[in-house]
Amino acid sequence: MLNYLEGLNEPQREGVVNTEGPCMIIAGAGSGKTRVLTMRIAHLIKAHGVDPFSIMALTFTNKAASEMRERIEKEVGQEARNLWMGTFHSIFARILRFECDKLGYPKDFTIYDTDDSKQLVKQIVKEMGLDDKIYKPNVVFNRISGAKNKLVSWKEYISNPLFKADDESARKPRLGEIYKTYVQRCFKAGAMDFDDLLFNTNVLFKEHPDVLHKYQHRFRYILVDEFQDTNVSQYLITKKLAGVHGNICVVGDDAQSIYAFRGAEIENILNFEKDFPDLRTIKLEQNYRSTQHIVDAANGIIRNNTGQLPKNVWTANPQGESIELIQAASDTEEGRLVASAIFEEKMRKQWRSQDFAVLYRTNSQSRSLEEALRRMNIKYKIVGGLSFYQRKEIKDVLAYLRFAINPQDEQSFRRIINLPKRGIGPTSVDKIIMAAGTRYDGSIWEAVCRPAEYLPARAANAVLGFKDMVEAFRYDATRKDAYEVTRRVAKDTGIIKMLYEDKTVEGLTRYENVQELINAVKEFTDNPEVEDKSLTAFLQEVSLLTGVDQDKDDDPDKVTLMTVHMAKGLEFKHVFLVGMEEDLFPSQMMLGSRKDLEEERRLFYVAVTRAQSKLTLTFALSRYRFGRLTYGERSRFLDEIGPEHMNLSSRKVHTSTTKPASELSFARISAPTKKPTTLGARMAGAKPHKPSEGFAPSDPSKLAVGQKVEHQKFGFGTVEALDMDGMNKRAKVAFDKVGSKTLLLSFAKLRILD
Ligand SMILES: Nc1ncnc2c1ncn2[C@@H]1O[C@H](COP(=O)(O)OP(=O)(O)OP(=O)(O)O)[C@@H](O)[C@H]1O
Ligand SMILES: [Mg+2]
Repeated sequence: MLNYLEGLNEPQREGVVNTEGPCMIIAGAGSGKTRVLTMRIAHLIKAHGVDPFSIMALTFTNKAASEMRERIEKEVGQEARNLWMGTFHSIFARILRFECDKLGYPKDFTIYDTDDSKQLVKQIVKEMGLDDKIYKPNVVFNRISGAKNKLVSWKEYISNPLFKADDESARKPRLGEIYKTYVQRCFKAGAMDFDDLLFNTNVLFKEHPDVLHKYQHRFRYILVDEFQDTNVSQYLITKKLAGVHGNICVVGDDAQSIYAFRGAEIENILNFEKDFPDLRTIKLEQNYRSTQHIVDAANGIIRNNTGQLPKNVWTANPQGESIELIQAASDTEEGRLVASAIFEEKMRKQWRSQDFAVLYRTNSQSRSLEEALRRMNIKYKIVGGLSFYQRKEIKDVLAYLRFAINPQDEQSFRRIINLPKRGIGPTSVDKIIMAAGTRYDGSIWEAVCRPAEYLPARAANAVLGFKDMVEAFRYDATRKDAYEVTRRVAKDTGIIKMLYEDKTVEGLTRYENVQELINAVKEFTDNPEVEDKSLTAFLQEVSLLTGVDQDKDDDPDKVTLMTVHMAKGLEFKHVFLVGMEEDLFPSQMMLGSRKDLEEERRLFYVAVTRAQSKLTLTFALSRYRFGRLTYGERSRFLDEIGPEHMNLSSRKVHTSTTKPASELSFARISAPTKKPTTLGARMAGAKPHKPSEGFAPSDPSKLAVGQKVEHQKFGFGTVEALDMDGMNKRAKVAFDKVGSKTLLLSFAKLRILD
């Protein structure tokens, strides 16, 4: 048998070897859907000699595509590079590059990102003389995007009385016209936005049957992963492409559909059965990813939804550790408990940072986690986003704060002078900087105070308005604490209002982030250990915290932080899911209807099923929200996990001086399966190495890579790597008897052998 088939169970193999005709696999998390899809492609190439150029595989993220490609390359070699594999957007952008002249676009058409698109909408709204408080660019853009994803052209939009009635009741009767102008302007500029990549592919296939025909013949095999999250536009494209050969294989899980808010249609699963009547459906029921505790808990959770397709997911994996529930007093403590737990588990199980992921419902929750991880010197990366203090809206507010303290700071000045817009364009900004240099001895502040001397009246007035505002901040900064000043800055500049009014998903995220910054400052000023509560002290704290730029470090061994949405399809040995509180998860905004609550529950199911070996859920009894300490209630979702699968943890925050935590880690290395109760019992489980006579530990700073060492318990070994940065200095030692271990040098007694 071909060896890649050996690693598959019977239904999986059926999904791999039956390559002809339509096929659908709707199955629970971790049952090997992605694996089947991957092996099916390998099998097509290897066993059937199919040309990779004629296989199209659509994934949800680029990362998923490259992982799949790598896996296939292992089986079939370099040929794998010729597969048409990627996200819907990337694959169809590629096809449009070849064919767009038929739609009247230049070959090298530009792709507008969301910012470009919104900018254009804004401009159109202005040109049409409309109020941009009613026709907010974000809202208008989202409306256009929604229409395109449902394949509604501007012509259909304008002529459909339903849309008109909708827009009129939303006091936006001219949306259709904006849509039309927007499309025409993009076209004139030779540009497509993200939605156009799918919309125009549909137009292309509809209006140019010869082109459709060509691609229908070229792509003999079409495969789609995460099928439950495709929208109408994506579904139609794949359906059409499969029109000739009919070899289409889709895999997904209705219980993991989490993008309804972006137009994903779970109905595609039901339509698929109608559109391809001779469909082969395959059930996968065995979960290979997770322990029994996790699989059972996940089954219990999803059972609370009414609409899911029935599934029977089981696993032959060991029972594993029960799900750990951590209760924290505050969100700060929650962050610290998670960081300590990661630190301890790494030591105890000899796992790497990359084995851990921390998942949260909203982006702004990353702040307390990032701070805690930085304090413990644990490297992390944020997938699908920036670190908290790198986010635009946070940098904007910080720039105001910095400028209030130091009005010579040109970088901050440039960032904020026209934010929010106050009619000071780039030319005026250059003039201010120039005037500072030539007239006022390099003082930007001086130039800001006397704009009438070198700027035309209108611009000068706007600058004076800015000056008055900043002056008030400066005055406050000398007599009030950091919290008072920050709150005032967020409010008086109009930043918070601007973000609050933007009701899109992105706008809401930015609003929450700024609120979270205010929370951070409040926490700082409320902290009894902090003596100096001034803005200067806070800003210093932030720069110390963010000094080391983790984003640029390309070491792959990092803890992953991300939102649950980003985690779809991935797996980690140990998953932490934080913020399990009412109004946070389930999110406050999703409590309005059963339908929303069920989508939220599917999201919870996705989160839980990312864990392979261990799952830790955490919640905080209090957290700062909108600058105020609020008391939270544990999430209703926690009650959906059977008590037999979960236990309350007694973890403590670990600091570098709490010796027992670390001793525990070493004792457990030797007796990983036992749960020792006392230190004595733990030590009994370990078989100590009999140290040489007169064992005297050496000075750890003398250690070097390649050196032979002796450890009191593990015996002889060679130093493989050293990490001497920060407070948790450690050494990786390859021991002759017990293999590789990472040791904390503050506790491990190592003797250098010369
Ligand atoms: N027959 C098998 N034998 C051993 N391991 C398997 C088998 N099938 C799948 N696995 C492993 O189980 C894990 C889950 O598989 P996979 O990611 O393909 O599941 P999935 O159904 O796509 O999950 P999700 O719904 O989360 O996307 C992977 O680590 C995979 O390698
Ligand atoms: Mg998958």
